[in-house]
Amino acid sequence: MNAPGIEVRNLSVHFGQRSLFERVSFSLPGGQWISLLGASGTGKTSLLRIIAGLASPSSGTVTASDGLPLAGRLAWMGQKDLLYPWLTIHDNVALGARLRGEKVDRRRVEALLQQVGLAECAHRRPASLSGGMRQRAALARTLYEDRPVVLMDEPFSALDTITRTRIQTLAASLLVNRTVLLITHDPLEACRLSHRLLVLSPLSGGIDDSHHLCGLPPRAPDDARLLNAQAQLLQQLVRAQG
Ligand SMILES: Nc1ncnc2c1ncn2[C@@H]1O[C@H](COP(=O)(O)OP(=O)(O)OP(=O)(O)O)[C@@H](O)[C@H]1O
Repeated sequence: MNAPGIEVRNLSVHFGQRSLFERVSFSLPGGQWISLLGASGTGKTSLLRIIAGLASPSSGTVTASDGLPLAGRLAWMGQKDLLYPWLTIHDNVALGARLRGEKVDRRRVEALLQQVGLAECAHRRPASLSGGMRQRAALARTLYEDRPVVLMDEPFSALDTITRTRIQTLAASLLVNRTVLLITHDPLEACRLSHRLLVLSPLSGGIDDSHHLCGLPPRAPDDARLLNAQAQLLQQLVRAQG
């Protein structure tokens, strides 16, 4: 998959008199996983929504590195699984195709459910699944869309530690070579999964990308370098809050 990078240039967002951030610029390399961190209220979701084209900035631009429009090349996965309770898991995975009036590729749905470990659950409704299973179904739905750019807003935050670690590993393998921007409050998750980190902070003039991660993701949970990176990131986040 040829996933484009994303160029964010001089982005400013104001809500009335209040400035959320001013002239923020950064680049997301194509095919890499980037995590976006920062204190609550610094504007991470607002930034993600602007990149997704769901909101407009006060000024500035978001473009794809290949010069083509980003619209139609993005998938979104949020904290809530947003599964339709009256549809089966199979039909939820194919929801995008159904809403667009396209023919559903049933084989592809089945293959994805197999990959996320839900092959046996295809005909069940979301209410009969655990939170971790529902998030895996949401991941399968995101993958069904097969978009080169995936924006994720704290998709794993409500899961218990073990389930979260498993689904992180699964997502890392299934989203390889896509351009992924993940909002997370979890330094360990960010350091495990990312090629690069971005910290949104008014104190650093917008974005701080100074944190360097060794090796390639996904990093093993018991990798000493991962634990060291996590500790450094935690300190950086504390400093960023002032
Ligand atoms: N449409 C809007 N109109 C006015 N204010 C808004 C709007 N959208 C967001 N805000 C405000 O902008 C600020 C940043 O919100 P945002 O959700 O982007 O932050 P965040 O960094 O994602 O926070 P969290 O980590 O808590 O999810 C908040 O104070 C929020 O109330």
